[in-house]
Amino acid sequence: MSKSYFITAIHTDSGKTLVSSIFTQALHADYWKPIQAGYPRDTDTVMKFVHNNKSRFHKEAYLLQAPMSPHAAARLEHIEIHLDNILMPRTENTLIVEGAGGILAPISDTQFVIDIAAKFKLEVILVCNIYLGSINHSLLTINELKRRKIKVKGIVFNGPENTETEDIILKHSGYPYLLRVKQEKKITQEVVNRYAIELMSTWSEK
Ligand SMILES: Nc1ncnc2c1ncn2[C@@H]1O[C@H](COP(=O)(O)OP(=O)(O)OP(=O)(O)O)[C@@H](O)[C@H]1O
Ligand SMILES: C[C@H](N)[C@H](N)CCCCCC(=O)O
Ligand SMILES: [Mg+2]
Repeated sequence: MSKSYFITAIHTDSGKTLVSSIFTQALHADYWKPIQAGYPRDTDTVMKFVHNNKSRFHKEAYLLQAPMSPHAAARLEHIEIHLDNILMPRTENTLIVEGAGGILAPISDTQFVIDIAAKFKLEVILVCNIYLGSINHSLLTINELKRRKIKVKGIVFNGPENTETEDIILKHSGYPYLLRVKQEKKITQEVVNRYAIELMSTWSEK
């Protein structure tokens, strides 16, 4: 069975879909967003940026209308999200799985987005943004991942380069640095492909 990775972040709007596009293109992987709350669909965004003849894009387990926390968006539609109803797509390919919001975004009154990674024993790729306050947000997320004994492949920094912020997060986490995505004027297929090539220059499945 090939590897699967869970892309999560310290927040919503952190760049998970952008980073998922980069990893999907780099690894010619399949992509899956188990829970989508609000539009545009992240899957449509990734399909716009990823072009190779191997990647497949799998259907969400829950496609919710409201751009809200998944637990609330589901309640608006009089449904409840159950982890048991979230089944891994059938594929022999590497799979990039994107969360929703941060790791403790609720999917129901009792479970969280990170429980999806735990259920399928997915290795996490953590997107840490660079802004004043993001060290605290990153270390809070990292401490919770450690407490839950979630395996982490490494960190992708997203935002303007700040070595003080990045170094202290890497030091306290002990996680490997994977990539830095700068603030880009516009996200295009070319930008995604450029980062995919950069990622592959140091990537190792081990
Ligand atoms: N480094 C960057 N440069 C330019 N734009 C960026 C960058 N990172 C993210 N964005 C933009 O910020 C917005 C939010 O990013 P994205 O949709 O990837 O967040 P997300 O973490 O996937 O959010 P969600 O929790 O809803 O899935 C998008 O319009 C995206 O293109
Ligand atoms: C709607 C948004 N774009 C994401 N899909 C879901 C964000 C969940 C946030 C939950 C919270 O308040 O932490
Ligand atoms: Mg997204």
